[in-house]
Amino acid sequence: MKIVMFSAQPYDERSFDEVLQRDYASRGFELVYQKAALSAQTVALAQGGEAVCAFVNDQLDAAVLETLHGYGVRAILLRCAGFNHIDLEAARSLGLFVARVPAYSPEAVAEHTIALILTLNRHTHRAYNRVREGNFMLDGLLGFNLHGKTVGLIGTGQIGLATARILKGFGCRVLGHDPYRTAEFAALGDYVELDVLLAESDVVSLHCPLSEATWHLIDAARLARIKRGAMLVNTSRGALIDTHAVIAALKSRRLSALAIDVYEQESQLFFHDRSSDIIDDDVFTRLMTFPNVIVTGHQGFFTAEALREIAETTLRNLDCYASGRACGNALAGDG
Ligand SMILES: NC(=O)c1ccc[n+]([C@@H]2O[C@H](COP(=O)([O-])OP(=O)(O)OC[C@H]3O[C@@H](n4cnc5c(N)ncnc54)[C@H](O)[C@@H]3O)[C@@H](O)[C@H]2O)c1
Repeated sequence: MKIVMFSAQPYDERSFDEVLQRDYASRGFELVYQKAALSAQTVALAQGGEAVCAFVNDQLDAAVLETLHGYGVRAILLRCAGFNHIDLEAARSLGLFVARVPAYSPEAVAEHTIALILTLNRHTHRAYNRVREGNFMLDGLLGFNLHGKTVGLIGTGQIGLATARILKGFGCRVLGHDPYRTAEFAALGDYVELDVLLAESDVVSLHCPLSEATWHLIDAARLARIKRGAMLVNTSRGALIDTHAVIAALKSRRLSALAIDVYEQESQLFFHDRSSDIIDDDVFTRLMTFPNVIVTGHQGFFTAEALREIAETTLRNLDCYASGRACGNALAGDG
């Protein structure tokens, strides 16, 4: 069976080839790697494939799914946790099998979240450049003790919980907001309403999925209720925050700092080398001008452990589909 992988990077090829050869050598799976992201313009690359393997910025709207179905594609393997980028209703009505990797390494994203908080707080990004230029002045690098501060986590699922565990070790007071409450989180922090979390947290970190209900969850109205001088961190999905409103909040000093690993228009930028191009996204370039803003290019997941887990789970999902076994990670078309 031929599987066409879109948005394939060299590290994807390495991790998938390794697991394929180790565990599925006799199964007849042929992986074809395509660097291009999946979109209406690139969908033709899937011709001849029975399955498509897609990542976070691949476009899986109804039109693309219909074209894939027309080519004979019957399975969509998402090699990510989030599934906001696929029209599941369309997939179901076409009878497609869709599966994802629900949790490959919550710790990978949680640890990156903590790295961003610490970097922003202690200005390590600026200190690094200063020292290399022979400037050993500390002015402008003043931070605060994380110990004793309040951190609010919006979403207390796998990544929110892993983040809470680390923050407890720092001696933080942890608040959580989630429509689905768990005893594991309640043992570490206090569940509160969103407005309370925003008003009391020194750091607000987003760990909920993107959906219609959470689109622009952090908008101008919510930013007006956030504690003055709070730090905002988003390692979940770009469209959880209204970037225009966040820029206004940075300019008014309502937010003291911002760290994002995800960005609403990231598909134009992230996972590409744009260093020789003129970037025409004025919102993004405005963000780049703030000394108190850090952007990383969707690398929260990017650890050796997570890459291995992504390859193993994706190929296990494929194997379930190919052998007609029930798949615990299926979102559509199972059985
Ligand atoms: N930066 C990265 O590399 C990276 C990697 C993996 C996942 N992610 C993102 O992280 C998100 C969280 O991942 P996870 O594994 O913890 O998912 P999860 O499903 O385990 O947890 C998500 C939690 O959010 C809660 N939630 C839903 N709506 C909410 C709302 N309106 N307010 C507050 N909470 C709400 C859910 O009840 C759930 O408990 C994913 O949806 C994905 O977008 C980012």
